[in-house]
Amino acid sequence: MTAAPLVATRGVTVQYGSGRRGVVALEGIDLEVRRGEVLGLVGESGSGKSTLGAVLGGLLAPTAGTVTYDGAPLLVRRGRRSRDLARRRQIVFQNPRSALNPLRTIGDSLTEGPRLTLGLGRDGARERAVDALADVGIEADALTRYPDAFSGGQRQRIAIARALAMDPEFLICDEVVSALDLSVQAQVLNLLADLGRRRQLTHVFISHDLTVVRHLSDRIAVLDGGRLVEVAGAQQIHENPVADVTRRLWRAIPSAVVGEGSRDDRP
Ligand SMILES: Nc1ncnc2c1ncn2[C@@H]1O[C@H](COP(=O)(O)OP(=O)(O)OP(=O)(O)O)[C@@H](O)[C@H]1O
Repeated sequence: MTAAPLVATRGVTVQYGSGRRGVVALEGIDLEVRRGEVLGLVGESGSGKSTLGAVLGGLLAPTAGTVTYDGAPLLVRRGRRSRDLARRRQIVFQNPRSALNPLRTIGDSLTEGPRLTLGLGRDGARERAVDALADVGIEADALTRYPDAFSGGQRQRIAIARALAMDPEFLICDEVVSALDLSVQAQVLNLLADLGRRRQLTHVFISHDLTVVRHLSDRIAVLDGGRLVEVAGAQQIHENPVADVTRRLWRAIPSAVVGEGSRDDRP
């Protein structure tokens, strides 16, 4: 990992709606995502995690502030650079049921991006899809099947494979294990850790669950009410959390799930 940021936000504010009904979802966010790191993004419900994920992924323009990707402004809507950026960053969302179109085969879903965005031919796109499926431990015969044929955990792997088929350098995972059983969560987390190392991904991993985030992250950023209240190494966040909300998030985790030590050593 090098210290150079791949993505950086300066004074990012996002307001949904306007006037009295407007909601300020993010306020004055200065954050750097370093090349090659796994940055965990945690916070309570409504703290702005998904909104920040969408901003970092270029899906949402901030109301104020700037986002740079590799040193240049992130939100470029047209032209070759925008297509290139769309390949380089991929977002995987929470719900494995709705992430994949139930009416399309896995093959259609996985080859669409490589064909339309990367301009690959049928065979090239298929090869990408097969490689990506292999990376997440799914056989190539999945290509002719529909999402219904797969379990929640398998579907989430396939959604990750769809992102990988674009050969991204930056991956944002937004609550990707929250809807899965605990044992399946562990499998998907191990898979993500392994993929991150093998593909040298820069990875923003969003979750409300600090144990899950700590398992995967090099550093952890904590949001509270749309503000960034703490950014530190994963170990430090575990052993010496500073912000009240970080302590609250640790306390919210049942001791049986914490794994190491007892709940008593939680701050
Ligand atoms: N499209 C939208 N229109 C209006 N308000 C929104 C919209 N999306 C999010 N919000 C509001 O912005 C704030 C931040 O929401 P966001 O989904 O980013 O938080 P979050 O931390 O990801 O929450 P959760 O963990 O519950 O998904 C919340 O108050 C939410 O109600």
